[in-house]
Amino acid sequence: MTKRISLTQYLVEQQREHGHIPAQLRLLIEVVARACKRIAISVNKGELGDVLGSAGSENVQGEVQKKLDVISNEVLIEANEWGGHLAAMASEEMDSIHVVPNRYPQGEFLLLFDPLDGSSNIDVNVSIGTIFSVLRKVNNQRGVSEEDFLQPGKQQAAAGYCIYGPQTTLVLTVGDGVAMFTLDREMGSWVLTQENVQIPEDTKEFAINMSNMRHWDAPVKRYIDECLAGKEGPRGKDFNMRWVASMVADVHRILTRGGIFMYPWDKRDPDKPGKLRLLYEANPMGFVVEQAGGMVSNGRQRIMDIQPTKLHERVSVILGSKNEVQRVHDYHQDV
Ligand SMILES: O=P(O)(O)OC[C@H]1O[C@](O)(COP(=O)(O)O)[C@@H](O)[C@@H]1O
Ligand SMILES: [Mg+2]
Ligand SMILES: [Mg+2]
Repeated sequence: MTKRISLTQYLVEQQREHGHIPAQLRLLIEVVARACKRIAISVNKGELGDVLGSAGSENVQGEVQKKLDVISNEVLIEANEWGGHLAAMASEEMDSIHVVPNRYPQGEFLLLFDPLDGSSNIDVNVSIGTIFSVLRKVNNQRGVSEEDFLQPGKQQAAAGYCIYGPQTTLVLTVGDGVAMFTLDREMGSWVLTQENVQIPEDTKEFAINMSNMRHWDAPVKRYIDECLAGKEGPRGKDFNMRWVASMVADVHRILTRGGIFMYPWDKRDPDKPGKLRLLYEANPMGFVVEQAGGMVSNGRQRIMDIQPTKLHERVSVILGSKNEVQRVHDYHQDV
């Protein structure tokens, strides 16, 4: 029988070999993974668990919250606030940060999350997920404020996501490559199923919401036009298109077989840098994709280098197979 490596064993061995996972970070990752298991149970229950449909409220970004957005947010907060590993949390679904209550010890890490990604897919039984990012609280003074969260993505200590699909898979980086763990539902444990995940450098598959085409900027239009021209066009090859509309699922496909994902700035709302959130979506996915040998850009710069100026900041996102992302990035420099 092949030996099964659990998430706990993986983290302990990483610590032993590389020494870069302090005990608080290990606990934090295990607690997030446990919370994801609870969310997975709710997702699986669907209608039977009364978790589908709208919660009848709006989040700080003016988006209608689904019941599962709210449930997942609560699960992550409850699971993480008492362990002594965190100072505070920030979420796409909360107006401001959630500081660990005084009755619990304060830890040295900050946790950020998109509790439920792909909200439009919840009710239609399509893959959705949870995205998380971990920062160190760099300011050693007592207390914690929103400023502590405004760190560029390259400072993340860990990041990852859990995808609730036909399988429930946890994808994790602690800055030393990317590992995937599949949930064994009968045993209730995370089992290491892939290590050193690598995104192929080239691809013939792109992911973008084509309904926004008329609003795109010239470099994005040029890139997609060239893909659509296929064998007869300047690229000399046919491309395929996939768009799940859950970032976790689109990124997971890219980690598995390559591809390029774009949610670029567009002219619908020119003052908005993009749709996706820098701290809860782009940075954690950026860390994972870069650790798997891919590239992540906003068209102008590496996303992980951006200095955030506010908690719910948005950003234009181009990520995936290195050579394709580099091409789109270069097209932006030509204009
Ligand atoms: O519906 P659109 O415009 O195609 O947007 C889809 C994108 O929006 C998102 O659903 C945004 O995330 P949330 O569901 O967490 O708000 C991404 O997962 C996805 O890539
Ligand atoms: Mg999201
Ligand atoms: Mg969300």
